[in-house]
Amino acid sequence: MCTSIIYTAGDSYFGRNLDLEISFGEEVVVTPRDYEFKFRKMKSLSHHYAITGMATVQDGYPLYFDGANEEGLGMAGLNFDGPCHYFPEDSEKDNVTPFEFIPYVLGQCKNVSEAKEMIKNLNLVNINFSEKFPLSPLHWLIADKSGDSIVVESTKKGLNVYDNPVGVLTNNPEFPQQLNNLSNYQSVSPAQPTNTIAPGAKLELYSRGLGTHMLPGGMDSESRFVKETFTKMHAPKGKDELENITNYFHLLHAVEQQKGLDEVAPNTFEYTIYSDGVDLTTGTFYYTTYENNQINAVKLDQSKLDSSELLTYPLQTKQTIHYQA
Ligand SMILES: C[C@H](CCC(=O)NCC(=O)O)[C@H]1CC[C@H]2[C@@H]3[C@H](O)C[C@@H]4C[C@H](O)CC[C@]4(C)[C@H]3CC[C@]12C
Repeated sequence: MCTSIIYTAGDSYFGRNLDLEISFGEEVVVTPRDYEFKFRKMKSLSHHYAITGMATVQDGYPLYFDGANEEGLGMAGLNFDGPCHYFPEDSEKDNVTPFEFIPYVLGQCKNVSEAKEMIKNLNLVNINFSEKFPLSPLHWLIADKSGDSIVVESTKKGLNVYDNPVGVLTNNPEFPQQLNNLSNYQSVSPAQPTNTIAPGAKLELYSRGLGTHMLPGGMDSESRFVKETFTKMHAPKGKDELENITNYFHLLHAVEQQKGLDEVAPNTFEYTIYSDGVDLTTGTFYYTTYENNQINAVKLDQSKLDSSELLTYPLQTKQTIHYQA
């Protein structure tokens, strides 16, 4: 499972947790402006916005899991197995395969409203990258530096685009149902509750944090959606980048999956392989991994963006302990 968020505190920070039991050899990949993006059914893009994100490079092509462009538009693909449906080619539409969707949008759009416009005539066509990398069923969170976000889901009904008032996405069910489910948790609060269950009876506030007593804590996608929405909506805004990015990782780690808790096959466990976040104003890309919870960063280097060669940065997965004696 996965969780993706947009958190605005001065700048906006966008990224996700990738929860899975296997790694695809992902690394931080910067696609500079003149790398030629070839598409299966659309015209190539020989010049486009530069993109930074987490990807696995296969046959020289960056298969992005999530990322952001130099204009401050971010996009993440999350598992959506079940409702997800991709379509055959449609000659009336712009046919983009799901593995091309991130480069197609981030290469050409500056913000959410441009992305919405571009998606209007889009068909997510069911063409695999290769035999080894067939399509995976995904839905996407797209967000920009103003803090706006939308969710894109391709189901049997067609391509659905939803405004996202909470800036959070996890997995199933379909987004309108996830939002609807929040109604059940409207009373969850950072404040201590007042007694409305038995007015007149003396009920002790035996603990701090009783306003969060009903907050779900499961690994499942509905629980994570509720918990992350509550956590993010009440997050403080820091005074500088260091404080904000520290807060940001606390938000994602609040729904981190620890090893051993989510068994997906006998003795095989899904866990949070990495968490990442881009500052959508500066383009700095931050990440932590399960093994290394120190925050690592790749700064956007303007002097390297007018090129056609991918830049790759292997993940730093070794924990560094700061010994004081
Ligand atoms: C499965 C994960 C999503 C994490 C998740 O929700 N997992 C578990 C679950 O809920 O079942 C998705 C997110 C991005 C996806 C990858 C990216 O879309 C890039 C690439 C696209 C190819 O079509 C398939 C392989 C490949 C490399 C995808 C494999 C599946 C990934 C890694």
